[in-house]
Amino acid sequence: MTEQNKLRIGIAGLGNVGVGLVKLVNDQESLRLPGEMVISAVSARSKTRDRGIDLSGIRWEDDPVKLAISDDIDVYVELIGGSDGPARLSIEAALKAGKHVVTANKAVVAEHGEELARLAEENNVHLLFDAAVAGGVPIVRVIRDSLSSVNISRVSGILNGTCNYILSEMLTTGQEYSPVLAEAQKLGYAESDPYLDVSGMDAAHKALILSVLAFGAKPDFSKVLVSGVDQIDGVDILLSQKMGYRIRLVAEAVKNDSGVRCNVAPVLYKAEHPLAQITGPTNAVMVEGEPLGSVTMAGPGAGEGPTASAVMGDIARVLQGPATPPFGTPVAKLNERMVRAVGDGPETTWFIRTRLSDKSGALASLSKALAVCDVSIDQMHQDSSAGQLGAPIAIMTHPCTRKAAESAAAMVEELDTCVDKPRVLRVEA
Ligand SMILES: NC(=O)C1=CN([C@@H]2O[C@H](COP(=O)(O)OP(=O)(O)OC[C@H]3O[C@@H](n4cnc5c(N)ncnc54)[C@H](OP(=O)(O)O)[C@@H]3O)[C@@H](O)[C@H]2O)C=CC1
Ligand SMILES: N[C@@H](CCO)C(=O)O
Repeated sequence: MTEQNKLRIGIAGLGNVGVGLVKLVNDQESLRLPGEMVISAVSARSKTRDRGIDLSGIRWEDDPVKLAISDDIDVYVELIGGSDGPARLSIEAALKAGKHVVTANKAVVAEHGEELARLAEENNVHLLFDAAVAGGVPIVRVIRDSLSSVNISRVSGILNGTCNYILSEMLTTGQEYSPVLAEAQKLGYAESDPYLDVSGMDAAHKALILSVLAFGAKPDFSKVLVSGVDQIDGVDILLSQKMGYRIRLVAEAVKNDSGVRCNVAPVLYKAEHPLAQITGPTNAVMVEGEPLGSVTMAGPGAGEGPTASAVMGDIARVLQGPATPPFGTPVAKLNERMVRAVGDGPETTWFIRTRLSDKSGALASLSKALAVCDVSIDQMHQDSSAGQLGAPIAIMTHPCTRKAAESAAAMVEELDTCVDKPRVLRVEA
């Protein structure tokens, strides 16, 4: 703290979130904070880039690791991103030097959270990452603190703003995937490498963090099953809509007798379902457990302002008092085993979508292939505005196992009338 009793912060990373944070610190008098703070030093790659903020009077440091251990800071704020490299090195250095750390970086917390939390506990400093999951929605704090006496059984929801923006914009504007992703990047929702968003990895990082907080799971990212929206195209969105459904990228962490299962996948919901109503970069998280029942929180999951406000809330937490274990459960007690969610799961409805060439008998051979695998058809929708690629066709199955649906899709792919590898998506009951 300075002589004027101000908390001294050092910010590494002046991109979307870092710039938003500088603006909030400059505007702190209008906020309800428990004390005052001052930016002592900043770091980014380019010292000369115009970021639209006034950095005069603030020390510049090229190396984030040096910034992290500087004598003139109490809190190191890491807003660079990435699971390794300067983000990880600087956070480790700060914790070892006895500095509090605030970060929005889910990749580094998901992949190295256990060792970072251990360092924080050993050095009796805060490691806070509320902005890392669901942006402006304070779900980390709620699960860690407010729900610590709830025996949580399941945490699920929409955890990636970019994917939700892509899925809902493609539906409402009819645009294809690439221009909508470019727009999400321009709006500051996407990661600097947007592959992390569209592949489902970013949501998987967040789901893993929630598993540790909610279940005391020993983090193991290799156990998370991940698929993203990069394989979804406009015709999937259109045909599912015509059948009364919306596609959402959903993350889920469930605890049962065998351990904690965590997965991320695109799922179809009835248009009236609450998650189908979540549009744009909004996130929604439902926590279920006893004796609570369930609680759902929704709000802006990405973007400069919401994310910076979550970072600022964590800095304010440092002003409030001494450090507690970063995951709620002390690292030495993170005992719950994570298991890979393999296996068939219960019978459910599946959405199978392909394209068939416009030949007589094509539909008959498709239904025969499904019947051979014991998959019966509940609904079928064909789009006759076929174009040269063949007619898109979508099927809702009666409840069957994943194995049966995937075997049927594999048989359909072998048909000489099939011109597009069938896509198989789970339909939520
Ligand atoms: N954007 C969002 O909506 C959200 C982002 N987050 C997380 O917040 C973090 C920051 O995201 P965001 O602001 O969008 O990212 P940006 O890509 O916009 O900004 C990254 C910043 O890090 C700086 N940087 C990169 N490498 C180095 C380095 N070696 N040394 C010093 N600085 C470096 C860049 O410098 P320069 O500008 O000079 O290139 C840039 O200022 C990430 O972990 C992200 O996952 C979390 C929630 C929401
Ligand atoms: N790229 C992330 C940022 C918020 O974590 C998203 O789109 O959700």
